[in-house]
Amino acid sequence: MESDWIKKFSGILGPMPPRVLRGIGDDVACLVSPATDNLLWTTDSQREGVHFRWDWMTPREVGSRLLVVNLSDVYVKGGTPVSALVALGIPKNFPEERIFSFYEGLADACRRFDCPVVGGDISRATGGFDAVLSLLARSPAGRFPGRDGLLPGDMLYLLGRPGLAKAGYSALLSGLSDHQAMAESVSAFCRPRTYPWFSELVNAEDQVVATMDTSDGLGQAIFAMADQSGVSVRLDPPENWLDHLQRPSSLLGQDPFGMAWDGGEDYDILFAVRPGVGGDAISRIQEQIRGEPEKLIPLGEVVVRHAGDQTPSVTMTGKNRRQVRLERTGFDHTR
Ligand SMILES: Nc1ncnc2c1ncn2[C@@H]1O[C@H](COP(=O)(O)OP(=O)(O)O)[C@@H](O)[C@H]1O
Ligand SMILES: Cc1ncc(C[n+]2csc(CCOP(=O)(O)OP(=O)(O)O)c2C)c(N)n1
Ligand SMILES: [Mg+2]
Repeated sequence: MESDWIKKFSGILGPMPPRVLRGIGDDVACLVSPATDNLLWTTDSQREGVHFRWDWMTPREVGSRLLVVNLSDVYVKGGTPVSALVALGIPKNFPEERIFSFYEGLADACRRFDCPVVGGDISRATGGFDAVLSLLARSPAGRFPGRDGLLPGDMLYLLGRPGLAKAGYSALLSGLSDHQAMAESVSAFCRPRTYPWFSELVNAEDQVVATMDTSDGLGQAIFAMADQSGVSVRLDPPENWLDHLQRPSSLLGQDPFGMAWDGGEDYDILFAVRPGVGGDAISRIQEQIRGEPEKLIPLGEVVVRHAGDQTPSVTMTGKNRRQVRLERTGFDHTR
């Protein structure tokens, strides 16, 4: 029965933090209002056949992934999670234990990132399983590093390992996922990580002027930012910036640049630093990622958009230092 499931979910989630005055079980959740902060509010889903397959991910991984893909958007904007709502679509005759395992994965992630699920919805799905999470967060008033924040002269960076999730996805599709050299890629795809400390950093460092996560691919993210900021971009990454894709790409027979540019689901962080604004953003990030310094990639520079250009030009230094024009490719649910 639906009410039994809800009680079971409530038990799996465990006790709520004091900011939750009323959680699961009433008509609405009731939360203590964060006094002077801004509220951030976002939603993202995990759908069977679209975001995952049950033969690729455990139910626990799907549950955790649902929270992490939402947290990713919040942390890049300087947010701290407040709470979440989860709407489930469940196919007829769906195995109950799978739903509870999904919830256990979700609950683990909720505890790890201090983000309680305070309510949700259950309805029958006519297709596959789907779960939609809506995440409420807070951030300091007066601070919002928008996608439209770029100015010519800003330096673009990426934090993460672009293309690794695509490598994992391709390995799962082609039956190569058990190969030792694919372990890191499969993990990046099934168990994306996120960076809570980046949120604090964004709020402490005015130098970081624009941020975005790379859920739909690095290319989509760069174009989205440049488009919304009215600028163009000139990329000149270090020669070794895709070294982490060498083994996976050769096993899969794919082009490493394509994997990084339009693969998607890396949940890396694209951000811009403005020279001339005081601060310590880059050395603080280096400190956070010591041991894996290659995770911070200087991508290039924001440049003036040519008068009359409706869309950004994004170029990258190619052979003989010539600038090659890049296309806006990447994941798109409408295609
Ligand atoms: N169905 C929708 N109705 C209204 N706004 C939407 C819808 N889908 C996406 N958006 C908005 O479009 C923007 C980009 O969405 P999306 O590409 O999904 O971002 P993200 O990659 O951060 O999840 C966000 O502001 C999002 O809230
Ligand atoms: C079964 C399956 N097919 C294809 C993909 C690839 N894929 C699905 S959604 C997506 C992009 C990211 O998801 P989205 O819902 O667009 O996240 P958002 O940008 O809204 O945060 C990618 C690359 C996948 N993960 N699983
Ligand atoms: Mg989205």
